[in-house]
Amino acid sequence: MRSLKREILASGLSALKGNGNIEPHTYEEVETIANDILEKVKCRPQFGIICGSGLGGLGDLVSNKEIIPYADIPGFPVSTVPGHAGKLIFGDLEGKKVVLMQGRAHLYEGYAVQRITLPVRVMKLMGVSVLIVTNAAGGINPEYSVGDIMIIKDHFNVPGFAAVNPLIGPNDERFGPRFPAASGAYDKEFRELAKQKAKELGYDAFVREGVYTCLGGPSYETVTECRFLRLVGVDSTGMSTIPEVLVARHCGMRVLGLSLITNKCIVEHDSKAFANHEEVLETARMRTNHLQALAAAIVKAIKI
Ligand SMILES: O=P(O)(O)O[C@@H]1C[C@H](O)[C@@H](CO)O1
Ligand code: HPA
Repeated sequence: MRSLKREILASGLSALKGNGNIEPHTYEEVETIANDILEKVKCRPQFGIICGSGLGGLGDLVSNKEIIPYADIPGFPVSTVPGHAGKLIFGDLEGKKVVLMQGRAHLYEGYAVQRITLPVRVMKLMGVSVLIVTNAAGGINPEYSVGDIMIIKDHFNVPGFAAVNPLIGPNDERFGPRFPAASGAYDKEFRELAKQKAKELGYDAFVREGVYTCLGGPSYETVTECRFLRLVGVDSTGMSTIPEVLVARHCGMRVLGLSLITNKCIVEHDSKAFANHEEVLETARMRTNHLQALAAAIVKAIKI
């Protein structure tokens, strides 16, 4: 066991090992990481929550907190971006046992896609069956306003067009099937529940349902890219989430996704406006209370 831990640490810089083939962490390695974490905390989580840019305030909702920094977990990718604290928080939320990721790692930070999704498999082997993913995103849909919350109903996997998919590489059936379906990834029942809770909270005016995409980042989209995304039916665009959702669905988790529209995408060539991370974090600060209330109401209502 001890040497396995050393190997996980040694492979910590990349999921790509020396022979050029893609070798994600093995089932045994993921199991070792999960068991190692569970030895450190009392909580046995059923819900996983991933917080997007500036949305780590969701962690304030958790009581009886037990906190582990990502840097203390072998193999975990460490977040390097403002608005991503890099802490794993265990505890109680609305009577449910949760593990919350305060921040995530992204492709543009230089991590392999298999590595940024490792935490999802670790969650699965810790007992998590429901994953709530959140992100900050630019509004592509012209009817969206800054501050809207979009319940994700589907995604458009742009990195997948270039064979960037976390499920590439050897498949271990203990995680899931070689060829998983990606349609229906965003649980219909959870989406209905989210809409119902939004209505009860009086959030109808700024809660939407739509299609999310991610590009690789870190540059924001060009005008032509935004126009293209609009044409194919995308409503919001970001730099994360899809790899996590693919891995979660592969291992049988049920998924709810929420995008906070932090900025409007630029669709005019001569526009003087520019997307920027300060605006993203500012909008996240403005909407954090609403997002917290919605997420808490949804967790409370989900029965597992
Ligand atoms: O982690 P998320 O997807 O919420 O972060 C978005 C995408 C980039 O990391 C950043 C750009 O402002 O926010
Ligand atoms: N584009 C990509 N990612 C983002 C954006 C955006 O406009 N806003 C927040 N994350």
